[in-house]
Amino acid sequence: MHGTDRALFDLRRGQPVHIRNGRSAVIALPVEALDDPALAGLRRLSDEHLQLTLTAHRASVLGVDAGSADCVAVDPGPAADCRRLLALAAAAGNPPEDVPGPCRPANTAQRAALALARAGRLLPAVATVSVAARPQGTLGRLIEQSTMLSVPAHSALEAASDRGVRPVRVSDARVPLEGAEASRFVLYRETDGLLEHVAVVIGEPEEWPDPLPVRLHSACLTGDLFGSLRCDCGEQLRSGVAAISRAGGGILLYLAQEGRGIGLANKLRAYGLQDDGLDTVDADRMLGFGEDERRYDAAVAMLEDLGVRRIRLLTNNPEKISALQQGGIEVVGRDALHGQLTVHNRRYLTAKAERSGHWLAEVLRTEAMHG
Ligand SMILES: Nc1nc2c(ncn2[C@@H]2O[C@H](COP(=O)(O)OP(=O)(O)OP(=O)(O)O)[C@@H](O)[C@H]2O)c(=O)[nH]1
Ligand SMILES: [Zn+2]
Repeated sequence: MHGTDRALFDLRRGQPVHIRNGRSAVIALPVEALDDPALAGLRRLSDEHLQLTLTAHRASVLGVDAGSADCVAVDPGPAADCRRLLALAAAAGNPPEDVPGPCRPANTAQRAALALARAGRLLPAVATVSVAARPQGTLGRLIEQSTMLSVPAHSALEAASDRGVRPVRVSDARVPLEGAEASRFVLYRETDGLLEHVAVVIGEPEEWPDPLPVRLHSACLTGDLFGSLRCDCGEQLRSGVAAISRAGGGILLYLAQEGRGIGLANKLRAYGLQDDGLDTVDADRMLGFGEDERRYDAAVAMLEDLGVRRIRLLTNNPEKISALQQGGIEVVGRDALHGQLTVHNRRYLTAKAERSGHWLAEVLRTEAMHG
């Protein structure tokens, strides 16, 4: 697993990684890290055409039939430069210029490369060239000297799908909050070192009500910290803390799931697509993601570590309730948590209600007052 964690960081740094499966292998680079010299360097490593691995979601946006495959490899053509690859990976509107060449289900090494890019919160689009599993010459030397990392595809796939299940308690401190003075922050770090989550423990556990008020709050830098009007997150965060405190204590889990798990870079890309007319769900799809990429294994593990089994959840999102229940947490009730409706977030909240089934009808009935 160690090697694959390092591979993920190398891809994030724009370093190529050798991913092998049996006797075949690919050298992979994320599309968002490509410039033309890097692309030319990648092409020089193989006699075969460079391929672009995309999710089936993205393939369908490009008018490519992915069949039953969840990711595909397409041939962008020998003249494709990095702008064209980026357009194939992320541009909105009609497919850029023309549909890319032959398409087939991605092979195991390409799937592994895509899985690592996703786990690293990169745009899910990877350029690959085929090489030998044990290459000779310069490439062989680079791998031998560990200048280029080589990882088995199956462990990359396993590591990428297994992320987020083992958060470990690292440190904690008293952090009095406005409206919830008796609060402690408990930091958890996932074992691969990539993500950190915080449990905000409010009130005195000996005096906690049963069932315990709990909020799972996914990180939103723009809303939580800067009060962005595009979403309701900042208000939900503050009113969540206040509601838990008023109820006699409980827990807010602040989860490193920026942008519903696609990361801030991709959320900002998605905002650009929303400004071009897409709603929040279609914008994520356009980039190759599903409607919601979040998993709640880390939340379940943190609640277990904190000794919590019976809760009332502060949420409008039915998915959070079922994920916790599936994880063995007893959710005996739900409390709504609404922010203000504004002209800036009306479309976002409407899409959450209509596309993702969030319980927001009540707030959408009010008139937009702000913005
Ligand atoms: N991809 C994407 N993420 C967004 C967008 N707007 C907000 N987010 C993210 O959506 C998440 C919202 O988190 P939460 O408020 O905890 O979750 P929720 O699904 O709305 O559920 P409740 O608030 O519990 O009802 C945060 O991670 C935000 O960063 C958007 O347009 N696109
Ligand atoms: Zn937000």
